[in-house]
Amino acid sequence: MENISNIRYGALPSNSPYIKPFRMRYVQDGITKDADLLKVHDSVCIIIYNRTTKKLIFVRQFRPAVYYAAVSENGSETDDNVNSTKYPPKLAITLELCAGIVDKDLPLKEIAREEILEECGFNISSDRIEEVMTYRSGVDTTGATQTMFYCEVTDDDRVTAGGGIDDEIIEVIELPMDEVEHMVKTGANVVSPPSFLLGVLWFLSNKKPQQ
Ligand SMILES: Nc1ncnc2c1ncn2[C@@H]1O[C@H](COP(=O)(O)OP(=O)(O)O[C@H]2O[C@H](CO)[C@@H](O)[C@H](O)[C@H]2O)[C@@H](O)[C@H]1O
Repeated sequence: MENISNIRYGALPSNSPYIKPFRMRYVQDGITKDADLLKVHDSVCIIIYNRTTKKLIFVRQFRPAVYYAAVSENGSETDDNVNSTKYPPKLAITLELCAGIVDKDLPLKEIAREEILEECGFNISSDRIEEVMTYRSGVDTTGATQTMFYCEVTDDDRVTAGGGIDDEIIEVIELPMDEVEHMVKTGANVVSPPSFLLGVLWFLSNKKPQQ
């Protein structure tokens, strides 16, 4: 996963299937304003609790956007062929909820079910998946919706090791309660998106098993 090389930056082609940049002009209280926006897919994410191991299940992957941000914090953002000894790719290996974009005409719960299988390797029916909440995953450049789900699995539900489909490289990781609690304490600094933190906090408030 950390074997990253030959980094190059380039302009975004206009036919990207993932991102469409555009400008919205509008008038607010008589003042004309421009907003530079990105059209992106809506998404789902899933908090997964393994009742057999009593651990939460997450995914880890190399995220180019995080790598770019980590490198540019140090002033080398437009350099091609980034020095991966100076900036090790592990800077951008994230810890996330299982998640996926909504790029199919299927019920959101079904898309969540597919992601649980593809990324984490658990084959469960969609009636075991509980809808938690829907929110805007961004409010500045995108206003896309993300719907969060929760499910409980057991080791008996595991049918593959997970890891994603096609050329995805995803590591499945199970973490015990004390470790995840640590990640949402004051002063935490995690390489994770807000959905991870929200999901962990929701779990600890609503589902944390009694010791
Ligand atoms: N911008 C991009 N450029 C190139 N290829 C891209 C791309 N976006 C997606 N892809 C491709 O599409 C595949 C599937 O992506 P997923 O559905 O797993 O969403 P992703 O995990 O990126 O984001 C999910 O997880 C993150 C973090 O948890 C959420 O923020 C997000 O909304 C949710 O969809 C990726 O493996 C990649 O090949």
